[in-house]
Amino acid sequence: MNTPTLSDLGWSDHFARQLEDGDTPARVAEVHRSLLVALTPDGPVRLAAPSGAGSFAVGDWVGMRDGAARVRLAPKGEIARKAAGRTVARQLVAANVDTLGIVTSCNADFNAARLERYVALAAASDCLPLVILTKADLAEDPRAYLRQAERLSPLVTALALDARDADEAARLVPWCGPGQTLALVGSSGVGKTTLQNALTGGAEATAGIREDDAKGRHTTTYRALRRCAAGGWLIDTPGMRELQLADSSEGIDEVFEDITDLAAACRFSDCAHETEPGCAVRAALEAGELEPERLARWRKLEAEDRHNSETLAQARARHRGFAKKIRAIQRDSRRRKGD
Ligand SMILES: Nc1nc2c(ncn2[C@@H]2O[C@H](COP(=O)(O)OP(=O)(O)OP(=O)(O)O)[C@@H](O)[C@H]2O)c(=O)[nH]1
Ligand SMILES: [Zn+2]
Repeated sequence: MNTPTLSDLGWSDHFARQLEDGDTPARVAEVHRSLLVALTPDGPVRLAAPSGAGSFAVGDWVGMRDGAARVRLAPKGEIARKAAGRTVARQLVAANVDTLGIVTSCNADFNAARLERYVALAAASDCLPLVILTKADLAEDPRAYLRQAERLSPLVTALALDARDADEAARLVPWCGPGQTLALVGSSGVGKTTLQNALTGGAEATAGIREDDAKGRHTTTYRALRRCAAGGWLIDTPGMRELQLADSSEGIDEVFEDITDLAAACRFSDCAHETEPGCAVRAALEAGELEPERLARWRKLEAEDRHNSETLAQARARHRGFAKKIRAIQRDSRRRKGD
């Protein structure tokens, strides 16, 4: 495929406004420990990252100068996850993703609660949520799944298809044409790889560079930001594959707008929608205007999000408390053994 222009790469006024004189724009295709690989209309470049490669994400636009990523241009949106491990840190997964393709299959994998989570994540990340229902060929009535998916939120567009059929996978082309960036999320085995191969023609684009290739061994693929046959871009990174809900309270409000609107009409602003008088949420439940399952899913997501969004300080305090408890138990058991 020919070398992409800036606009093929997704460049827009939003970024042009931020670019300083003397800087040249480049789009980050790979983030390594100490360097970035970025795409430009003149081909791929390796960039030093003086501020640390970890502050950039695949999909970012940077202003480069003298072989370095001098500045990260504020993205149109970014996807972050709660980093695994002891600290509750926010880890960048990708930036400037236009569409989050939420892949699930028309069978046992279909789960309204999980879809809502991903739709909330898309909303919090400023991505369009596109629900892709695979294995339509195996379902008796794929339209029933489509309807269920579309009912989740007015933000959702949904498609049902057989991912193995190239013509059907081509229905995703409107979301991965020139300048567009798509990322796929979903459980293992739902067909993400099958779809990605269909969209990229299986042949991963042009020449990339690996960090351990400093001695001149060049690889020939970008795994992280791949060119689609339709001209757009597909983000595929381990972080994207392990994505979970983090910091999405904003997104949850959007997906559950019906409930947050109701809650705003409750008599008490801190209404827990349990036994309080003048509760608009319970009134809607009783009037059959709100599904109890939907309310339950909202409660669960809210609780989970609160938990995931706890501050670093809170997390540390909790760990300190926990460590103290463990030490006390250990002391206790040693003392008992000593008896
Ligand atoms: N019948 C049918 N099979 C499909 C469809 N999509 C994927 N498959 C099959 O399902 C299996 C898993 O597909 P993958 O594309 O590897 O799934 P994945 O989501 O990439 O899975 P991970 O790599 O584990 O994350 C493969 O055997 C595919 O051929 C579909 O629409 N219909
Ligand atoms: Zn209430």
